[in-house]
Amino acid sequence: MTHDANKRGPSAVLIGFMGAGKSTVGRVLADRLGVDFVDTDSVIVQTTGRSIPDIFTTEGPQRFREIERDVVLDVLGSHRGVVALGGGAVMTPAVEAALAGQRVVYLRIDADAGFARVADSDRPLIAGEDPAGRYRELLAQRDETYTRAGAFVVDAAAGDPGEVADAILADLARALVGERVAST
Ligand SMILES: Nc1ncnc2c1ncn2[C@@H]1O[C@H](COP(=O)(O)OP(=O)(O)OP(=O)(O)O)[C@@H](O)[C@H]1O
Ligand SMILES: O=C(O)C1=C[C@@H](O)[C@@H](O)[C@H](O)C1
Ligand SMILES: [Mg+2]
Repeated sequence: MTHDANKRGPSAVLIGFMGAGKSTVGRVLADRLGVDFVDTDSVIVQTTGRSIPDIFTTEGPQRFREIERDVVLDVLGSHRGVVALGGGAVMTPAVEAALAGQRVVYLRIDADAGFARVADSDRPLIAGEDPAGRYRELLAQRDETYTRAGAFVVDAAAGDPGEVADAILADLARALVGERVAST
């Protein structure tokens, strides 16, 4: 999906799988751009007053996706800074549709590197048996959607979070130059 230079929306929206670094890199990117940062997982926690694992356990994954959809659509419609989405948000069709034309950055990570980053964390979708296998399987299921939704694809393991943020900035700058050339 390419982005539409005339469409209003966030400066950048980061998507990708758990551990890609959307939350970590997004904050750095926002600092460098001098804009606010919003992480939709954090908004869900703030607005519900509950942790994400708690919502998954007590309400189930489907209800989590509904809450997530409403939060994401609200943030995309109102926030002009950098947005980090939860790893599964794009799998909701209404979210993918809302991302059309936005500056969407797919932070791509491979299964070994990504799992190593989240193995000791509290991610409900990889809780239980064979978390590494589950991680690999889910990533394989989602890669096509992430790729389709992303106007830019950036290697999430290209360096430390600052270096990944710089790679995103370089892509955004190149696109900006391309837009200016196209409009002259
Ligand atoms: N470029 C990087 N190099 C090394 N470690 C990183 C990098 N980016 C993120 N990390 C680390 O990986 C872990 C996961 O990062 P983060 O929480 O930002 O991922 P996420 O994409 O937001 O995941 P989720 O979809 O679960 O919200 C954190 O411990 C973070 O410090
Ligand atoms: O990849 C996913 O489906 C998820 C990623 C996290 O950001 C959280 O939104 C939650 O743990 C689900
Ligand atoms: Mg995150």
